[in-house]
Amino acid sequence: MIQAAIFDLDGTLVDSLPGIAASLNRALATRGHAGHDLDAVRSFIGNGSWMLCRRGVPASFPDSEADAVNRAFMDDYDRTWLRGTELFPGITELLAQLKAHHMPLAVLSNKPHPFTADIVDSLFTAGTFDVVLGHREGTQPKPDPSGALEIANIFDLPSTGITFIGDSLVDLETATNARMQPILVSWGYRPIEELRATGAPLLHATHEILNHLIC
Ligand SMILES: O=C(O)COP(=O)(O)O
Repeated sequence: MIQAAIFDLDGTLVDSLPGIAASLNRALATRGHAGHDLDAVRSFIGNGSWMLCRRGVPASFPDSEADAVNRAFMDDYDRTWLRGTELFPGITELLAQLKAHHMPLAVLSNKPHPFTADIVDSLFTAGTFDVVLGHREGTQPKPDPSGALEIANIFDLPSTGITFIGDSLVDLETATNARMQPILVSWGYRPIEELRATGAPLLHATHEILNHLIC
């Protein structure tokens, strides 16, 4: 039986691609680099802001250039994310139903923690989530299980009783590494064939998540 749910943020709860792409492209422009279209930026998302920038900077440049672009990205995104970030359809209703069933809920994102917290505070009713964790300096990002296990510890539940819901292989690996029950969603940022090939439960609409969790 599933006793609690952890959600990924980007590509699972929120469609943040337009805001991320706009910020990344402005950050790249400040350093004289060409921008990328939405399809390319979609493929860069999933391993946090530094990797987003590393993937956006031409491979011939050293990591120090990704550092500089990441600083420009963080500064820009802090001021602009709200313009390009919205909930996916059905998310508000899904979370309300899960709350009505007294299910503890959490967010675990590789997005820097301050942005994760700001987005959750702005787009969700206060108290929707019991725990919200983005990527914090000095901690390992997903797929390392430490963040997921920290949430299990706060919930005081065995990780096997928790589902981890996300849109990418990073999320699936996180679930596996933490011994949680994975659910993949098909409306996020990874190609459906890639998700299907994993054999993990793959759901296509929020009402399917509700049916899966509340039997
Ligand atoms: O910022 C990222 O790269 C991904 O964020 P996510 O973990 O919420 O998908």
